[in-house]
Amino acid sequence: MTEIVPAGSFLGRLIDACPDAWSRYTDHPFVRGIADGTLPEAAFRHYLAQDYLFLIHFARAYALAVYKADDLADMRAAAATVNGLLDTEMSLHVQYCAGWGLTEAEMAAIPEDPACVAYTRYVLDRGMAGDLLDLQAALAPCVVGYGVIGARLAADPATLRGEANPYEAWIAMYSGEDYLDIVRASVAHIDRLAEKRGAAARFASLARTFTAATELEVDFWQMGLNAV
Ligand SMILES: Cc1ncc(CO)c(N)n1
Repeated sequence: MTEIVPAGSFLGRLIDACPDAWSRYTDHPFVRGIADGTLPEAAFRHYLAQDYLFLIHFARAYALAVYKADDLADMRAAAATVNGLLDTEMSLHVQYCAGWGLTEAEMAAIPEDPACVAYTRYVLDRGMAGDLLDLQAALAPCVVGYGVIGARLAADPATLRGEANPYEAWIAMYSGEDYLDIVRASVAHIDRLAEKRGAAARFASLARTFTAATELEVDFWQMGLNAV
């Protein structure tokens, strides 16, 4: 598969269960527009303002993963992600928005787009109804997909680099070693969890959750394009 998602990993198997949805997500026209810098700014603005709200709910979902964990290692892994989301990833959004004259309080007050509501509440609902592995299957397209996208854009010679690309900071964040380390750790963590929680016997259900969350990622990119 890729260096980030090794062949034979549990995540690789989930991706193999929905190749069409996965490629519509990771190769979406929105992503191509980020890569070559042609994405209209209005599309990116709407996306990023909604992604700020998305990350708030995503942090709640990882807090739920702390609660659903049954050992300290899993608790610490989820708690570290809560902190990473709240302290690191959200600051990219705040910085971009500050460049457009938006304060963090104004960002928090923007109404949530239905695409953001659908995705985040779906993830939370899978986590509430199921166990930690169900929750991780719903979270995985997000964490891992952005790593796959970031690594591909960084490696692709066609990606527009430097200040000529208004989305340079976004690409740098999701292709940076800090983010890719989080993704690799997450892939390894899901492998261990799959083993521990008997994933083989419930693969169809886990694949349904993973596919549904992947489709909601496609809708999230489309939400950005629909704003123009
Ligand atoms: C919608 C979405 N998916 C994934 C990520 C990566 O964390 C993000 N920031 N937003």
